[in-house]
Amino acid sequence: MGADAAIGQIKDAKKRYAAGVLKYAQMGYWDGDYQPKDTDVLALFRVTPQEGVDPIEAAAAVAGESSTATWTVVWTDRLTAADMYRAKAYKVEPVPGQPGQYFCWVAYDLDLFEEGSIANLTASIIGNVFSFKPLKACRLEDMRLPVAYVKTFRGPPTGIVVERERLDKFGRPLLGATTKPKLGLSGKNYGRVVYEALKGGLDFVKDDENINSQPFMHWRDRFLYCMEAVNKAQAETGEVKGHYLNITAGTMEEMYRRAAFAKELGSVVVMVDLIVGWTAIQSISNWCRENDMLLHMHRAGHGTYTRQKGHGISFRVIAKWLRLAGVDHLHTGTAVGKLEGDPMTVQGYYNVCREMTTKTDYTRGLFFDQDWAGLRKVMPVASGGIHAGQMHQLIDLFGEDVVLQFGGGTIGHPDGIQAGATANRVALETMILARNEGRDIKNEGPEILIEAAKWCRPLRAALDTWGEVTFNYASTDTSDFVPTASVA
Ligand SMILES: O=C(COP(=O)(O)O)[C@H](O)[C@H](O)COP(=O)(O)O
Ligand SMILES: [Mg+2]
Repeated sequence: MGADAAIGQIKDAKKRYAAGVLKYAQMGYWDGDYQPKDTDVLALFRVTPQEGVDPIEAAAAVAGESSTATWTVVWTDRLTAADMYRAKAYKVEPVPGQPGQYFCWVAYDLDLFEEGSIANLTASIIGNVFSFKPLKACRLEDMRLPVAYVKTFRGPPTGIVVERERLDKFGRPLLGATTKPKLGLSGKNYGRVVYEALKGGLDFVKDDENINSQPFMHWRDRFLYCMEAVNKAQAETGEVKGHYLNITAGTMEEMYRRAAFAKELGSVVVMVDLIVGWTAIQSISNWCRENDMLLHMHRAGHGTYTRQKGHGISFRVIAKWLRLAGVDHLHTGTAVGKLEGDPMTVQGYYNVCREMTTKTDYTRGLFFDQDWAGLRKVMPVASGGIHAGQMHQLIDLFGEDVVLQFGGGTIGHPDGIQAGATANRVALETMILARNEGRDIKNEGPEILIEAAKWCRPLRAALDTWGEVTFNYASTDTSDFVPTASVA
């Protein structure tokens, strides 16, 4: 790999601690023989060193700047258990097919982190390194959180099992829709959209990421009209219904105020956007736990740093942090819809949300085994440019513990919103029945939908309107890793 394997920590204390500048590897942030401990936090970075920067030195710099190091030797290291506190880069591999990029594995001692704080974890792991000049680019690809650390987080307040019990819905994906247009409706018109969609057969409707409290509809109006719609639809259908009331606001105090009003009105769920920040997410998660409320997480903003393979953070890492922080629903992509999502990579995110132990699976971008230590499971949400004609693909890709959300694909139906919802519900139940009867839904799906459309006019109209709509663009975020003997 063109790396200078001879570089390593200077052991002679006089030389090591003489004032001046050393390479990070010489300061002890590279140890090719290091065997990670079960209690270590592990991180995998994709690093693109500047021309002439040795990949091992680049990896050591990442370990250094994300743990204890600065650019020069400081004697004050000697007042600490520096050998233990230094993170150690312990493996570097070229990224297959991506010249100039290297996968770098780094181990961190557990004592570097405060318990139960994503803010603290992220301040270290992504604090400095992403703007470090000797690196052209850097991406955090994956992390392994040790059980001892996972246990310091409370995780999802509700989880998939309890959510299904509260909603009394089993054996099929849940159905939702994002209200459209996302901005501009008055409270009464907005509530009408919610009612029609729920009455037509959806389980949930949701606020979009950017609806908060604007001049055209203040938040209390939205909450009142939405809950009127939920209550009416529940009474008429005999099913539990919900509307994700977006409580995202400018301050934590205001978020609590909106959450309390949602509870007072009988909502089963509140929603926040990812952009509220880690501490706000953990706080509102605690509130949801105390108040028997589902917490829906809309990952607004993530594409600014998750989408490009060269620089940023993989969404699988964000999903891991969110499971620790404690959300019940998480937008994880659709693979087939309008937004970025390589099918295998997206399935990797679903595994992070739903498994008790996430197994290493390089083709899905999962580089480590991750034991979730009993943390509850997050319900993944597939949302963004999907329609009833893709039902077989969605169920085949994601199974049944998922919310399938059709915004435009409900509200844009030619016969109205109720018809749009009915089309989705019929497509869903037909496909689940076919799957349960042992049919090969992946291949027979289109045929199964056409058969069902013979007795369901709304489904017929949905297929006629959107059946041919696909979003076939190349994914930017695919797995690049082909394991070599040293890793497998
Ligand atoms: O508005 C929508 C979807 O509307 P529609 O169903 O009309 O396309 C959501 O904001 C995205 O699904 C979020 O995407 P992601 O889940 O990828 O964060
Ligand atoms: Mg949106």
